[in-house]
Amino acid sequence: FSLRQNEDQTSTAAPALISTSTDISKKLGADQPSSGLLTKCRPCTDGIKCVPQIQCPAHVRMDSKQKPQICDLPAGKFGYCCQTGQNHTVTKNQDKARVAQVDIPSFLPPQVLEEARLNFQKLMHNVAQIPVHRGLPDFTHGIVFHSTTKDDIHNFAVSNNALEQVITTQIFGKKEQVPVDDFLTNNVPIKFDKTPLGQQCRQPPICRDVKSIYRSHDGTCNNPLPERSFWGAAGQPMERLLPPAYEDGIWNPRAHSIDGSPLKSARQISRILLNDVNRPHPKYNLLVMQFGQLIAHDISQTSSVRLENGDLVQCCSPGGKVKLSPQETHFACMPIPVEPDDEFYAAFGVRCLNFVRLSLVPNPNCQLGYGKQLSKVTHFLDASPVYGSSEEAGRELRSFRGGRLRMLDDFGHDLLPLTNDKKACNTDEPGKSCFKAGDGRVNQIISLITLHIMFAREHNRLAEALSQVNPSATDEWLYQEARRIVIAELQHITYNEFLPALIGPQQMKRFRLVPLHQGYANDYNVNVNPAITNEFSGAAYRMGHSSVDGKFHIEKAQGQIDEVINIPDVMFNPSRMRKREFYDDMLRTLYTQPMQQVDSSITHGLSRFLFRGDNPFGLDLAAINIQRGRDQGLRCYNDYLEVMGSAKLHSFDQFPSEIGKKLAHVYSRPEDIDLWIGGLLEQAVPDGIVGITFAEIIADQFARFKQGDRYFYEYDGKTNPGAFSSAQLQEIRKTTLARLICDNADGLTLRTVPIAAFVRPDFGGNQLIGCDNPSLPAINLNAWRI
Ligand code: HEM
Ligand SMILES: [Ca+2]
Repeated sequence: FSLRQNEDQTSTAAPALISTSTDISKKLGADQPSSGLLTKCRPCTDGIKCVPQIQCPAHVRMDSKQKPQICDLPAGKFGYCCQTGQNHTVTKNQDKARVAQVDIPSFLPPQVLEEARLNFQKLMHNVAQIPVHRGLPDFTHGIVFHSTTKDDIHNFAVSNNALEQVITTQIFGKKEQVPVDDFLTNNVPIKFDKTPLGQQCRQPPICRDVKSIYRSHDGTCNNPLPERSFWGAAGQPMERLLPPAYEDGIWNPRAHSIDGSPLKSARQISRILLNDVNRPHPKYNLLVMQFGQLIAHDISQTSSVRLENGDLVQCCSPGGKVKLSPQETHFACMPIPVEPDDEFYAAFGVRCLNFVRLSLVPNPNCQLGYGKQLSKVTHFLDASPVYGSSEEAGRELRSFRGGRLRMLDDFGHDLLPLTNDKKACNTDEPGKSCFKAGDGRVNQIISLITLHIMFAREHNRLAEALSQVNPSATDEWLYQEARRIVIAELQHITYNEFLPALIGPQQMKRFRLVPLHQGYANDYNVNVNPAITNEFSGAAYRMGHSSVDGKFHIEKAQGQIDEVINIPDVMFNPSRMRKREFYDDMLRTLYTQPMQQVDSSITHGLSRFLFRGDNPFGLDLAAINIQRGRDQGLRCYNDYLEVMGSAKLHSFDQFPSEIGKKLAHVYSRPEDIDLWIGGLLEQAVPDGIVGITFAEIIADQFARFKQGDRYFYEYDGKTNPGAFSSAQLQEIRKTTLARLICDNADGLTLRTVPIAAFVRPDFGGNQLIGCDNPSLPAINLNAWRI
């Protein structure tokens, strides 16, 4: 399904969301409004960059006369000469702010603090302590997806502090009648710092060595300015493109249509709109899906609110029969109702799906404001699934010999080490061994484990080769250099092969994401916060869930299917990996089997049977995604069309009729459509996989990772204290995913690869070639000789 075609090929807009380039130029006063052809705009003044509109999000809150000057971007598009930067709040419109705050006290009255404290205590204690039981899909979801065991105690304290701050802010807002908009735009300049609630406000770490050659494991000290040394580090808040859609401006999720009626249940939207249809992608294979998930885990992991004893929160009665009574319900509960006529869950008597809200972190500047979600892993694209997101996690993975990572030698082939964490696979079954990696979600699906193994093997292969070039090198040097190269390889594959496939060549150019062929890039910007945006992790990048196929067709010989695996059977069940040929077989399957198109279809493996284990039914990931978007305060789809410069939707008739009808059934108004849903319904951008809205949100995110990461592999010594020499960088640029697959295969059933590894080998001109083919050059490590 796709939105109706738009004839204007030059527009950045989604089809049918008409906003032509010339329209914009007329509206905003380009130099020479013209005859309908593209107009040439004035260049931005010195020091100001021309950026796509989504990278200048404050413009949506400006009056039209205040909007920034438009300018030309590569690929024939317009952008803005942006002065507000990535800050989504407007600073220009000060008059409004002053009027709004006329009567607000400039400090936090002690009685508000006291009332909030009592309220919070009550909320924490007066809830039913009904933990989620082991063995249930919910348990796996809560434990593995939203926690990393080690630092839970610390996170718990921080999260409680942030929740109490939010509750205090809510009480203050109500008492003082602060306009919702003032919270949304961070316009309440009152601080917690001199109150007991200020304890957890962030103290910047002392970065002993901002010139460190190697990036830290936890992401601290990347930005050289002391007050920004936390930017992008593990545990830090996510950013936003637009202010949150909280109904009270603080933390209450969007629950109503713009016409005031309640929004429909996320499960109802999922089951009516998103069916399970087999639509193989004509060009791309499942490696896109799998590599995509690996980097999702590199850059984002949220955490959910817990009971006081650290257990998971349950919002439904046993078996999901009903939602708990208000007296028993934890304040972080947002259970998903299931209708009695649900074609799947009704058979099991399920009327309630558990859903617990994400935990929060205090505002970094200690100011009263809306709830801020965090990522537990380093936001940077830094191979944290391989090396962990803390120094301690990193050490646990090392062998401290020859720079190598610990591996399990499984009869001569290297697998990841086994974990002794009983919760890692949600089972006590003896012999069901699960793996340990830098990311706790590694066992989630067996194809993900395959890529984890591939990168860990690559690290050890490089460490070994580096020691051949430098026989006297220490373990530390070998480890750090191999890590630096693996991170560079991961970044190069992402920007050179993966992103162009995902978001299309035009977005690559407009957002300046194309890697150079030679020389150093010069895009570092000390003002860019590399943090993940809520829009990216809560919606746009979850496009990957639509690309998952419910089955793996494992082929032994070409065209000969050996085994068909249903994906719920290989979630948290990696035992097949111990079979001698499985690693090779799985990799071959990933590059041979098509990915599913990103559209309104989601496999039942995810929307009915997620983490089923031994249970007859599982969770619905699609419903979780919709609910998560509301939990994270994502605004409706229309608002993101606006921030891109596209026209908003005003009628369900703008969709193909069948989809339009379904939408009208689950939404009162087009203005209510959730971002994840709206994005999935768009037609893919030219030569890309996702529609324009997701493409822009993803492009913006990867621009942040490039401009906001001092250690990005393409930067020279002026920016990056650990820069590669130009000879080394030229070697890194030879990296391809195909080469990586070949170099780390067992060579049992895999001896060939498609040269463009993300493209199906049956797609014209991309047939399989031998791993020894000279068109797959290897990195020459002589450039690392010291
Ligand atoms: C077998 C495949 C997959 C399964 C079973 C799976 C499952 C999940 C689950 C359970 C969550 C947490 C949902 C929540 O509570 O909000 C999640 C989050 C997420 N997934 Fe997937 N996923 C899969 C593949 C993918 C792929 C292919 C991508 C992207 C290309 C992706 C991107 C994400 C992102 C960005 C998040 C949010 C992470 C966070 O910030 O916590 N996933 N996924
Ligand atoms: Ca990371």
